[in-house]
Amino acid sequence: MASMSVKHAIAAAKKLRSLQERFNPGGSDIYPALMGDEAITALIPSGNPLSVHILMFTRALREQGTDEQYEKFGRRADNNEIIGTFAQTELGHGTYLRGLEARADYDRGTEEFVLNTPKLSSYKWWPGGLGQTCNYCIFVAQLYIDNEAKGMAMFVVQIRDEETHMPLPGVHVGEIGKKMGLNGVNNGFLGLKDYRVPRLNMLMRHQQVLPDGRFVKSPVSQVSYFPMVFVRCMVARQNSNYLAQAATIATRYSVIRRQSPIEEGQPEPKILEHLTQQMKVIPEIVTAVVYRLAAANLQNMYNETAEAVYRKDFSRLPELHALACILKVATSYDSTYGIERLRQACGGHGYLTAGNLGNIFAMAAPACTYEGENSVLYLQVGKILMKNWSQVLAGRELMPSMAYISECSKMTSFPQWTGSWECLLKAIQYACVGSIRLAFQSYNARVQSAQSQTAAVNYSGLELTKAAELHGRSYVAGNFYQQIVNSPNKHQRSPQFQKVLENMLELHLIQIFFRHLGDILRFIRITEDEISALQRRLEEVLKELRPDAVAITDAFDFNDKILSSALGCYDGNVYERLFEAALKHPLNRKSVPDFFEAHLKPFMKENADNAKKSKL
Ligand SMILES: CCCCCCCCCCCCCCCCCC(=O)SCCNC(=O)CCNC(=O)[C@H](O)C(C)(C)COP(=O)(O)OP(=O)(O)OC[C@H]1O[C@@H](n2cnc3c(N)ncnc32)[C@H](O)[C@@H]1OP(=O)(O)O
Ligand SMILES: Cc1cc2nc3c(=O)[nH]c(=O)nc-3n(C[C@H](O)[C@H](O)[C@H](O)COP(=O)(O)OP(=O)(O)OC[C@H]3O[C@@H](n4cnc5c(N)ncnc54)[C@H](O)[C@@H]3O)c2cc1C
Repeated sequence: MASMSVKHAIAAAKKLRSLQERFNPGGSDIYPALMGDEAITALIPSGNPLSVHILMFTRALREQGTDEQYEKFGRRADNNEIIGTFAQTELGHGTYLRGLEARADYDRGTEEFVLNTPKLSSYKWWPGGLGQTCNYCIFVAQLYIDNEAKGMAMFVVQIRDEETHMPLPGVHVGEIGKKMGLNGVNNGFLGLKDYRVPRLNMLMRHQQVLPDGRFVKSPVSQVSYFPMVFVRCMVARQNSNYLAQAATIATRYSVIRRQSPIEEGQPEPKILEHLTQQMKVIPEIVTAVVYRLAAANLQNMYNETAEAVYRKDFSRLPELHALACILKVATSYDSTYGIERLRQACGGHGYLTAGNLGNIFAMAAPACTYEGENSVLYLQVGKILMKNWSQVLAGRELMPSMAYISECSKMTSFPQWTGSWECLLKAIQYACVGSIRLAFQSYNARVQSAQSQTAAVNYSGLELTKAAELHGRSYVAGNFYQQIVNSPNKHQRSPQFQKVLENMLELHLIQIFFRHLGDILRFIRITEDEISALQRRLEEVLKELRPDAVAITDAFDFNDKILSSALGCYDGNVYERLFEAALKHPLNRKSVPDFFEAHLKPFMKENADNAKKSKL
């Protein structure tokens, strides 16, 4: 599996390189963006062993290295002359980066760093492609000068000979083992013992160790976390795509499969005519659209911020960090659970490998963990919300994506309920702000009662994550509302298209409202009649969107090769394709399987003989 993945990944890398040269010669940005394209990931169903090379190794060299370091390592990496990975996580630590145990001690006598993974728990563990594909890596370690810790730093480390691919002396490298999916990625382990690299192998754009051992601190220490911010943005985009793929498969299947007449004596309808089936499938289509738009916005913000960071302007980093965290979490959670709901919506056939929903799930699910475990990122956002609430209390302005928090904080009560889109959006935002206020009160009370800030975060964790989740909902719904209702492009849309978009907005807002009804009712009074009216609107909008479901998923524009699904093929020949896939199974190659003579026949015979004996 690993060798097939490497072969496909190399073919894809070559193709993309040529596209890069054609469309953006000399530039660097289009390449990773193309690599993130759904076509690439879908065509390598066991995962792309070059993902981390492209998404993190090359980027870190470009963004964290000096110009000289880029010339030495980065250009070769961009040309794929060397293949690397990002080796940060250890067997004992992934989340708590300040607890990483790998160390780099500066030896000013030789102007080298001595790299070590002193314990089993400090072995690097998980980096994509590290097991077998890579010959280089970025090794993240605690920097020590004269045995004094200086914080995390990144080192370019050659781990295999460029000619023979043999691990170099002092390097212990291998594959970590079979996983639930992504088995072509060859995630690896790495131990280093007294492994020396020249001083200029430490990436020094933002912090430096001078030849005499003097340490020049980065102006903003979090800039060393920047490679992770990029991948979080990519996860938001990629996981929205996985959800869109699963939604396309389930929608196409739901208009082919027929079950159970709705009226006695009528023919069996397509299963998508059943209201509960509509509720399983159509909201996932809409969620995929909503997240794709949010991820595109995030990508733009990343591009602008990355340019600024390169110029050493770090002012927008906190806002980008907060948004990248919240969208990474929202898209990975909602795609993972959404894909599973869609698989169930395909009944028994959804469980067949030929439907490809299992593999799409296996590709989407680990994003809840990698690049920052989701609860941990929620807590990051929770902490940022606490800081921003302090700003609100001090009457200061907030970052643009949190401006609604200031607005809602000024409201003494929720306005008259109208049920309009504005009202639904405001209700979600208002509940979010109420949750932030309560979380702040708990957090602050703990700090006032002499708990440390970190302990207060831990014990207010449930309220902080709730506030963060609602902030994610508020941001995503607000972004969608703006794009449908206030977009400057609105007037270029046909009335029919605008109506479909408005139906999607209606469904999204009502769905989020019901999902968070408990949270909303804590802060807003709504009558039973008002909630029932929304229930009727939900049923109505599902009915209205039903005829458009296939067209919307067709507009995602996934071809059959990408979907790789007997259930989701464009021509709708589901049963023929399921049969074709079944006939290709190795067990169908022979009419009588080998195990019959070897095991089954003797087993049955032995039972028959025993039965005969017991009758005698
Ligand atoms: C070929 C292509 C195919 C294509 C596919 C397409 C793409 C799809 C995606 C792809 C698949 C890729 C494969 C998977 C790759 C996975 C790679 C990894 O997992 S790699 C491993 C990933 N590993 C992880 O993700 C590890 C997760 N852990 C962490 O990130 C950190 O330990 C921490 C954030 C949890 C704590 O940090 P710590 O410093 O201990 O503590 P504090 O909390 O006290 O924060 C202090 C201050 O820093 C601030 N701040 C924090 N972060 C950032 C930031 N990023 N920026 C800016 N600021 C940040 C924070 O707000 C605070 O500010 P202030 O209050 O002072 O103002
Ligand atoms: C498919 C895959 C690919 C990966 N690729 C790479 C790679 O290329 N390079 C790389 O360096 N790493 C990689 N990783 C590792 C990944 O980044 C880590 O697994 C991730 O950061 C989570 O860390 P952890 O595994 O230590 O989880 P842990 O932190 O041990 O999490 C376990 C549980 O503890 C909880 N927890 C931990 N800390 C806190 C806290 N402060 N507060 C509350 N709860 C907490 C979590 O919420 C979770 O429920 C990959 C992982 C996977 C699954």
